[in-house]
Amino acid sequence: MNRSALQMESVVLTYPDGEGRVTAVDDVSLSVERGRSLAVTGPSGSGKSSLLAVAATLTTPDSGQVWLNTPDTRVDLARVDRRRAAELRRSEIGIVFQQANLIESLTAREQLEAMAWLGGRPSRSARADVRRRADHLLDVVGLGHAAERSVGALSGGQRQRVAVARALMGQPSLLLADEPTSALDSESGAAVMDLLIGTAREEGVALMLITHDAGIADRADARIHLVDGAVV
Ligand SMILES: Nc1ncnc2c1ncn2[C@@H]1O[C@H](COP(=O)(O)OP(=O)(O)OP(=O)(O)O)[C@@H](O)[C@H]1O
Repeated sequence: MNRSALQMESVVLTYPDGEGRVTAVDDVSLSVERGRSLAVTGPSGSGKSSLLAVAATLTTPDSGQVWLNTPDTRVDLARVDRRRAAELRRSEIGIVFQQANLIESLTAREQLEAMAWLGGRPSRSARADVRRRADHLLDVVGLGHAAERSVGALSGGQRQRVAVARALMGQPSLLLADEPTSALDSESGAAVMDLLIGTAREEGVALMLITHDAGIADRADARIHLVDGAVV
């Protein structure tokens, strides 16, 4: 199996801009191996979120290849249809955004279990497995004691930890995080970052994370810096 879970080759993404087009991602190539982390830094408007959106199948690039290598398959994310993209986001690609976007009325455990229900109602034995995995991941993110608390009652840092656990529920090959700590104070932000990087290592997941904090980027295994959409 290819060790790189994500391989981008010569990716270009442009957006319409008045009469012309603006180049948001300019010929970017990168790869991230399982269990490793890649930090993407760069000033505001340098294309970080656009690059992540391509890897997340939320945007189709103009050109280039975006290979996702999973234990079962190798697929070019730049060429999947919407339905397959949605399937991959449920099973192979976990995403953590700036805000945790949790369902307030659910408990932390239910929040994770709900992920497994997106693919259809699981059987009774599958439900037991889902609960075990949810509880395992809540332990991993240090919230084992809070499994039955409603997420509305959790702090910002705790909510972001639930979001990390939720993104890992489908046992993804690739975990993408877009400034996941920007809404947190620096102490809980650093804790969530260490958690993301550590969990990716332990669970064998490839992690690509966006940050404009150089200190956080230093914690990742590798780093690229974007300026005007290009790696410099
Ligand atoms: N939907 C869009 N339509 C048109 N232009 C866009 C769109 N999204 C982003 N852009 C432009 O693409 C470029 C890259 O934007 P992007 O949001 O990817 O940068 P970023 O590095 O993530 O910025 P920030 O750190 O501020 O979030 C910018 O010039 C931006 O104005």
